[in-house]
Amino acid sequence: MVVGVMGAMPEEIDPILKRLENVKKHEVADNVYYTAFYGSLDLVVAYSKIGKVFSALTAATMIEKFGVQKMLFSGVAGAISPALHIGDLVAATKLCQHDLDITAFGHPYGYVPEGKVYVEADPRLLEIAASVAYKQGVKLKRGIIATGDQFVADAERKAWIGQTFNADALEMEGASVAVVCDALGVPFFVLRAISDAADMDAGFDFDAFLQSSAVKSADFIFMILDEL
Ligand SMILES: Nc1ncnc2c(CN3C[C@H](CCSCCOCCO)[C@@H](O)C3)c[nH]c12
Repeated sequence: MVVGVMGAMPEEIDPILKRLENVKKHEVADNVYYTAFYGSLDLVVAYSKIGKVFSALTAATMIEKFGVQKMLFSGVAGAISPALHIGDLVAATKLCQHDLDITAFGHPYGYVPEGKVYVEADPRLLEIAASVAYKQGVKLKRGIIATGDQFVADAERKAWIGQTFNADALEMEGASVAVVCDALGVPFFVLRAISDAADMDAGFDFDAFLQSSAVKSADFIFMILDEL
């Protein structure tokens, strides 16, 4: 089975790549895709670069050019829910785009015609994640993740996103990966470890915790890969 493991930044996939052997590099569509065997799995690993457009391109390339059959996203996120603290893992039950706005025409935030506000993650992959978390004694929360093309470092913006979408965490790539995978019929799972609280300290906390939180997410991704 061909499994895609995506991140947005190098720091999010470095902890993945360093645990793989005989990694091959492929330059496709202005990006670098790494392939390697992991047990019985063929892995395709890449960071997309930041934001919804780059992550959509990488997800589509992984599926269309590399034949990815399941997509796992590993990375960091800003916390919205007060129950989420730096280092905590959160798996997306569904994802939305908080900066998609044609409300001037009476549509809800995050909605465009023929689209949907939320895209649901694969229940089977969520079930595997919950089972792995239980067996390994890892605290794994599940929640709604809101995606937008902005680094949120403002308590008011964060609160608006939380209230408008009932979101628990926010980032810049998950919902676009979800739309691509949903459209192309590929089960997907988005895992994030909290790096900051999307408030006035977010920039400082992000710099301080990006690496350690990215490792936490990557380590759990390997626990899921071991079950696939
Ligand atoms: N509060 C927050 N708001 C939005 N997203 C996040 C995320 C999740 N990822 C991290 C990264 C931030 C890109 S800006 C830093 C770029 O530095 C590059 C070096 O200058 C982007 O890929 C989204 C963590 N905290 C967030």
